[in-house]
Amino acid sequence: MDESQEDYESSLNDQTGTDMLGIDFAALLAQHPVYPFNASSTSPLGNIDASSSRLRRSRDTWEALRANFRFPESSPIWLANGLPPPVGPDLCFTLCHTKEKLCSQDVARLTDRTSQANPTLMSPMCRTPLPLPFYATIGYSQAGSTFFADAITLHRNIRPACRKEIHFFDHTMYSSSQKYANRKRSYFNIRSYLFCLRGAGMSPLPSNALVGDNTIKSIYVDAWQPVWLKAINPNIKLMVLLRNPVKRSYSRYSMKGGSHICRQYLATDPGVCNNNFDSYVPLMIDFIAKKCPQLVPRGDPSAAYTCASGGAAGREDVDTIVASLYDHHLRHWLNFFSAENFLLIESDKLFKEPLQEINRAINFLGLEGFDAASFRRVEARSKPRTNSHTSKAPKPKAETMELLANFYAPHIEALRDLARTHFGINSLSLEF
Ligand SMILES: Nc1ncnc2c1ncn2[C@@H]1O[C@H](COP(=O)(O)OS(=O)(=O)O)[C@@H](OP(=O)(O)O)[C@H]1O
Repeated sequence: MDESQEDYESSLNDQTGTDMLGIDFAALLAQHPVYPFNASSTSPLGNIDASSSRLRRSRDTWEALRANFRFPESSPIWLANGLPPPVGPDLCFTLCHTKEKLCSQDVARLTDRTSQANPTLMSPMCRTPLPLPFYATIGYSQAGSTFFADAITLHRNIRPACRKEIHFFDHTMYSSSQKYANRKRSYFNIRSYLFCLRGAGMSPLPSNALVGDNTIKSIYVDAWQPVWLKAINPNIKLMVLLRNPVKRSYSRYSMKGGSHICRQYLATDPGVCNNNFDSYVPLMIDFIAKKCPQLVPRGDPSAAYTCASGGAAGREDVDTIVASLYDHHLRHWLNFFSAENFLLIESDKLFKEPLQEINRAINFLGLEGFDAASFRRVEARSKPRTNSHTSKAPKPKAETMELLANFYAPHIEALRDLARTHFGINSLSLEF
């Protein structure tokens, strides 16, 4: 366990009180044209009254949530694997219902954070300012995110968090798997999250240092991610790495060991999957067409969450084929943030022109970029390509890649339209 891990692990022991963070979700949602999600028959919101006594301050907020925002029952957020479903105030679980007792000045500080360039939450217990995320790299896994996170966190004004991906707001914190058992405990309150974000043990955070979160699944794991991030820092700078979806999906599949995905979700007969990408792709495309017909370009953006996460397309597919539907995800996030909050980076450009693209990201954060000499040192210290998942994987057939490319083609076109209209980008290539 490293020093910073110990810090936030031990921080769990001195928590008292059950105050709320005071985030005004009602106001947050009222500002945004949030479409109702496609909730299935019985909504978990039916359980609201059971926990109404705990609502108190957030009653109005909750009513607004109930009126305006319907959760997909299939969201991983409900699939709490052993934890009770997040009903009532627990809906705003990690965010509002921190175990830490916050004094009123803290709440004032937090709610006034829009005016602060580098917002912090002053913790009365640890007596240090805990920084809120200034930026988040929200997507995508298998798009060069390790190299990207390594490179930007080597900038002198950026403090790396305790780990690359914190996964505070996503379903992994609910996972029952051993791997996440400790994290589930560690990250269950916002203070431990902020501790992790702050990184570097107890060493003071320089006043000019920025912190950020590189949980690169955020954009696709569930529809609630932008709500949490918006609540915690409405000015947060969001960076999105976009790789050609065929390459990304193949890389993801190679990383996860696809036969398991195939057997579990597509076929009861393990032989059908034959342990390779070539058999997985046609089965999955067929499966998506049958089970998620609403996953069409320019369709309801919430479909990418409701279809993918709930078993229709299979949980693991969240990370493979459906996760590469960038157009759906971005349109969803644009309901919460304006285009100025985003920086889109093409992975292929990042791989070809790393200095230029990393500096674009650094400048986007308001910092001065690397010069060529210091960037050479960055490259030497970071780990480009070390996490290639495809280099040792069986090569897929050309027709498999073509099938996948055809599946993604209209989505890429929709993404190009979106890049043009919202971001003024006319040259999105996503080359294959
Ligand atoms: N600098 C550079 N140049 C070329 N290619 C690079 C570079 N950095 C990362 N990569 C490729 O990106 C893929 C890994 O992406 P991630 O780091 O996001 O993967 S992970 O989500 O952390 O597992 C992985 O792709 P595949 O090889 O297709 O699996 C890496 O090879």
